[in-house]
Amino acid sequence: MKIVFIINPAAGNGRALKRWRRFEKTIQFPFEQVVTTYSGHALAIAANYRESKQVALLIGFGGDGTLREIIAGAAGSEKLIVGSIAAGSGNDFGRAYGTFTDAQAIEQFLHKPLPKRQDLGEFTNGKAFQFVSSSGIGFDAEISISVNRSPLKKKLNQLGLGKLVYVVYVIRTLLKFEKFTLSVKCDGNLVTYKDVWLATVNNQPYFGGGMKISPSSKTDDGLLELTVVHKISRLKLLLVFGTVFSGAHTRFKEVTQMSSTEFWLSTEKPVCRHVDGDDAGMSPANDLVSYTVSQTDWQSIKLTDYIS
Ligand SMILES: Nc1ncnc2c1ncn2[C@@H]1O[C@H](COP(=O)(O)OP(=O)(O)OP(=O)(O)O)[C@@H](O)[C@H]1O
Repeated sequence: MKIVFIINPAAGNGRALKRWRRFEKTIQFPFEQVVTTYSGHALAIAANYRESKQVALLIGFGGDGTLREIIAGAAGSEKLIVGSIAAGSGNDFGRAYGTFTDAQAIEQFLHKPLPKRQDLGEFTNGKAFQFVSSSGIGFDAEISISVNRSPLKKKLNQLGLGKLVYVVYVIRTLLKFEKFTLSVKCDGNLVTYKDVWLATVNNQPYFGGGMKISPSSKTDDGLLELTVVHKISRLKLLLVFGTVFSGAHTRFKEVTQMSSTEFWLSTEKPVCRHVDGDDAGMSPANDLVSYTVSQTDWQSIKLTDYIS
């Protein structure tokens, strides 16, 4: 099996390359390495390996954005397996799919390589966009996009206070966010929600660096989960947000969750959208956007003792 490390030097606030230089010295098996030079490069690199005759393990050395790109490039291939070494700032991918802890863990995998097929989410709005972990609109999207753009993120991460930047933007967004009306079509039923803060579709439980927003999501069950937070005061939303890390927010009546193979969402005005925590433009007003499990799946490492 060919082993390829795909390193995003921009991940982890620019610290990933330094970490990689230390890590590569510990590797005792043959490998290839490619350092990404632009956003979207990891997708192109992974797609190139589709032509390879040999089975290849593509290991993303980065965060959730890097892994989404690699999976988008590798999806559907029988020969490509995707693994990760968490070197980003949020690393929700690792929480759900596991990450290699060190080079020995990769060697153990090579002795007994067990891949596992995983679902891929997809939303279609004229064009199809795939997501590995989640895609959402509203409050959470506005926060994650503001955090990603924030100069404060880099500064606080350098001080080891990365989580604080979320708190700052949660409060800021809480004060200025304008709620919206959302229509959801699911399993033949159409329901309209007023005063909506957010709607997020998940393939795995975590979002935003460890928030367990969709506790019942499973990565390989052929289903997606929709969470809608609506009709809640600013103060109570703050309280609910505090419970997301444990998944206890699902007990609040203002949090509605459902599971299906397909959801159709429509908003009465344009709303901020994220894909796996990255900016995905605005969800347009009055368009029906479908969220489904993609026909294409991908292969991860099977969770066993060799990964955390
Ligand atoms: N050479 C590069 N220069 C600038 N950006 C890059 C480069 N290579 C990749 N990228 C982009 O960097 C972005 C951030 O990467 P990634 O999400 O992996 O790290 P992170 O934001 O630190 O981690 P997380 O998403 O887990 O919080 C990705 O959207 C990717 O497209």
